Amino acid sequence: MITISHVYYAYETGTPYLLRDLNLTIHNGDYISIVGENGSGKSTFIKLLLGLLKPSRGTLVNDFKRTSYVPQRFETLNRQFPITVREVMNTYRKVLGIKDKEAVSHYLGLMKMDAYGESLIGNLSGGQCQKVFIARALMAHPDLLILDEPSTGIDVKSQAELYPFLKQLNTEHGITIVTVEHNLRAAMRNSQYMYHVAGGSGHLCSPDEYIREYVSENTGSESYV
Ligand SMILES: Nc1ncnc2c1ncn2[C@@H]1O[C@H](COP(=O)(O)OP(=O)(O)OP(=O)(O)O)[C@@H](O)[C@H]1O
Repeated sequence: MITISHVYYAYETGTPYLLRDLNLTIHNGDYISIVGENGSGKSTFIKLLLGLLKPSRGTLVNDFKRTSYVPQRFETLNRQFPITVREVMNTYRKVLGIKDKEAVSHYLGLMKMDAYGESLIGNLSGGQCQKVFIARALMAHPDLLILDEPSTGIDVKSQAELYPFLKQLNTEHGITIVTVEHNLRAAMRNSQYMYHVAGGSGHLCSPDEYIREYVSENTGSESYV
């Protein structure tokens, strides 16, 4: 469970808060999509969840045992660095203290990326790279998986595989999922809740409520969902 109570955040002291008075409980087994306009603070919010940023005010308590993070594509990747997919996975396996070398093939296989083990990571397409990041995150056996826009750069066919897979991780393996999501159709299908970040505030609602209250109101239509 993560308990967020009256959390405020500003990148620089003395500047206006980017996020104000956030209150949210993330329960074990939840699937929550964080939605909102560009620049509203969604990535900042997940960095707070991850403990990469500390609230300026308020408290955030994360009781999950193992939190894995799939960053936005290329955010953490030096594409010039000559390292293969298998080496990336193996390095992380060692960091995690997993002795079984087969774990690398297993998790690459899960994401249908086993054929790319010897490819240089910098030569992969965006979507392929994203799948490697997800395989890497799953190797940690997370009870909480946090993703930042997982479908960025992933083609429609791969998205059609990715989202049911994420849903399966949630429903069958009990992994709690929190994801920043611009793909509203996927968010509608997969999530129990949407967390709408707007004007510095956060509002938890059902996917239906989100479409009714925000999307239809702003676009006059649901046609693009
Ligand atoms: N390290 C930083 N220092 C100062 N300001 C930052 C920093 N990172 C982000 N910001 C600012 O905080 C605001 C929110 O950024 P954030 O990346 O959290 O938004 P977002 O909702 O995830 O956007 P998008 O949908 O475009 O990814 C933006 O105005 C951004 O410029």
